[in-house]
Amino acid sequence: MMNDRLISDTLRTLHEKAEADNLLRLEERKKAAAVGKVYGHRWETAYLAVGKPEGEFLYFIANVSGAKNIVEFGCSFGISTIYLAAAARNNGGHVITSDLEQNKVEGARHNLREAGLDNFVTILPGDAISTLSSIEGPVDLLFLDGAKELYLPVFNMLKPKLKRGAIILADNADKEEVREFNQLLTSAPDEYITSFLFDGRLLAATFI
Ligand SMILES: C[S@@+](CC[C@H](N)C(=O)[O-])C[C@H]1O[C@@H](n2cnc3c(N)ncnc32)[C@H](O)[C@@H]1O
Repeated sequence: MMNDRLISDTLRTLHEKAEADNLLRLEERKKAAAVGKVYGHRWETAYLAVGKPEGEFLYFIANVSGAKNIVEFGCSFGISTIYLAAAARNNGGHVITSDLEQNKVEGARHNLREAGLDNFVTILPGDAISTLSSIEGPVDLLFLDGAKELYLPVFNMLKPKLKRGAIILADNADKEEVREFNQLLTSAPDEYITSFLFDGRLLAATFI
């Protein structure tokens, strides 16, 4: 993929913007704490994106598995989506993703066009609980990276559409809000083989 100039240039710029946004929000959080205020994310502008190593892992795993029907919950400005779409293009497949924020949907569409990958992605604007309810299976790879408290309901909704051998990936797997979702997978070793990668941040499982 890194041989593709459009993709690597777009990703470099986006990772830089995401990092700058992280630093800005860190500063704002510190300032808010100093005056006893509770800091709230600006959801419509925050990237909250996967880092480059996780992104490259998404690309790697989607490639080696030959995933064609890829579904993502939460695209933000499209960084993770670019990694998944690059693999979908290689595999003759497609990504369906969703985001609640219209501004991010437009940003992701723009960034996918810049990367030359817009023909390999459909972005459904709105709440994934309704937008992803209509997707057709069998799903080869599911990536969860939207609101953490919705991992479990989104997963339960999509489980009947997962093919046997499907790959399930979830970012922020080290957060308290996703404990129940993690437990669902780890407590059923006959159904799922589950690992925690990147210091526990990424859950990677197979539906057996
Ligand atoms: C962590 S960010 C996604 C980052 C993205 N996967 C990346 O790596 O570039 C989470 C995103 O989920 C979106 N989101 C939160 N709740 C949602 C919902 N119910 N339906 C769809 N998107 C949602 C947020 O707007 C936010 O952009």
